[in-house]
Amino acid sequence: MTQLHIAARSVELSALTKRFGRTTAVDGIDLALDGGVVGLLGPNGAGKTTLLRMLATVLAPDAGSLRLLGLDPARPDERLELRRRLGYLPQAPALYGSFTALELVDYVAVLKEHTDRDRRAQECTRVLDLVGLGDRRNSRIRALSGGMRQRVALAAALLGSPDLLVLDEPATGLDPEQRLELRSLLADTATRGTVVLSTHNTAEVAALCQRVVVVTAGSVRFEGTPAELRGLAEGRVWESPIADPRATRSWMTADGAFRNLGDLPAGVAPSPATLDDGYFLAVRSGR
Ligand SMILES: Nc1ncnc2c1ncn2[C@@H]1O[C@H](COP(=O)(O)OP(=O)(O)OP(=O)(O)O)[C@@H](O)[C@H]1O
Repeated sequence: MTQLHIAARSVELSALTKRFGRTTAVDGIDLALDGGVVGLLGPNGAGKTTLLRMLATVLAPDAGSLRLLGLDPARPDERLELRRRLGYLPQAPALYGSFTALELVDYVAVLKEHTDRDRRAQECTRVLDLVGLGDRRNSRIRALSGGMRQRVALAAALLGSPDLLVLDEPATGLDPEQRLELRSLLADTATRGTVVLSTHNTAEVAALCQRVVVVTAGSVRFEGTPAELRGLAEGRVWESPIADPRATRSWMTADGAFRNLGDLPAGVAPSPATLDDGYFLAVRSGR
């Protein structure tokens, strides 16, 4: 008889919940992700960082369960293995200013138990080269620009080619060229594992993500491909010289015309929808 192997998903969340006092930051999220780059979109305070911190095992849920790479982070033995196979870039990484870029990355490598000294040195050099900081490896963190510091933290997250890479607004502070580099770096990582990132930039999602999850008030409002998110707004967008009062939302565009979102009025021709339009609709559906 053929043995049926069902591979563990990279991320499996069931009724995942996290509260801070009276605030429910993550409110019973069910989600299964496996492979590729997944973009997490949502307004300020939606719960993205809280969710990512739980995926990175730095925060434990109050209720519900999560399995990451088939492992249970609540179990100390499984958590250790998981942390070796996980990379995390926090939202505002606190870096020791007096360390050099190399010392900082090496320190994280030690914490991740890369015990072989020579291999650790090679790995640190590799990840610093990957983020384009090979020539600044001996610069002190405090002497680096904001974007370079972000790249040092990214290098630390890439140590050991993680199977699950969790990135909180990774493009913050990067210039356009560095953003392009980041995209190819993450696309490459996603060929071997799963990348989950938060962003406020729908263009980033369109360029990089195979899947997108829209979160508001701690709940998932949409999960699907970027094309499906855009599709939500297809036939629900139109332009006009002044804001149309029939729209649920209107805003002025760069050319001075108004873009309207809502039920298309009779006799009005729809405009092609964008990912932003789909995002606005997904966010509003939760209100
Ligand atoms: N450590 C904490 N203590 C108390 N409240 C918190 C804490 N962390 C988050 N919160 C609250 O939980 C909610 C979700 O916050 P979170 O940082 O996860 O949102 P976010 O989607 O990442 O926001 P942003 O886009 O602004 O980064 C917010 O209401 C926030 O104030």
